[in-house]
Amino acid sequence: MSFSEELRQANAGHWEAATKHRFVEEIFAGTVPDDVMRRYLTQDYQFIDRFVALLGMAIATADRFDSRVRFAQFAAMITSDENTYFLRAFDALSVAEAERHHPVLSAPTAAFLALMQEAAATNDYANCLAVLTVAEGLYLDWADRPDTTLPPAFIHAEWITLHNNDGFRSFVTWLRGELDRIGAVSEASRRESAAYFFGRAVALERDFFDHIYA
Ligand SMILES: Cc1ncc(CN)c(N)n1
Repeated sequence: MSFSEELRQANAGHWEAATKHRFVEEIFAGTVPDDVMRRYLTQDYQFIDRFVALLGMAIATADRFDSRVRFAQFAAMITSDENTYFLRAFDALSVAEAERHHPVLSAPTAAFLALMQEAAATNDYANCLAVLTVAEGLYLDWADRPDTTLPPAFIHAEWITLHNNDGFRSFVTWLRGELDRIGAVSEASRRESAAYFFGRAVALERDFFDHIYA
């Protein structure tokens, strides 16, 4: 079994709970209440900020130029298409300026930011990759429902298509392969460390979905 699949299976409980979460069912149905969507997006905008910084660390620590290029291209997408989605969604949901940029951080958001910072601070590509593979792999897994029609409102539909389009699918496939490649050339302690970051990230993805309904 590949390293990435071994890690996903080791965290299957949280992984399944997140990918089949109430939020996922409601976003496909187009029924996420506006106050829940507002909470989700304002917290997630803070997540995205640190996430882009973690991408930067992956670019810095990768062992190959090809890998740096892949991450740089993905960072360009997040900071353009995904960023403008947030701004348009904030407008549609009438999110005030202060709430867009300085919301009170919830405990799961703060924990996720700390985890990404911790992974980056290890200066180890394997740990950065582990967290990035969870964040994008888990989102592809919930969003990839090829035979489902999209909900009418762009705030729901576009959040789905940002995470199930062909470019995103190919990036996640590459990410999983990259984690497998690095896992295969790493000693046990490095693999264990990556597994630790992977497991914490999966649990936090679940907490993040849970807390927006709390
Ligand atoms: C919490 C979280 N995890 C993952 C993603 C997908 N980029 C996200 N937007 N937010």
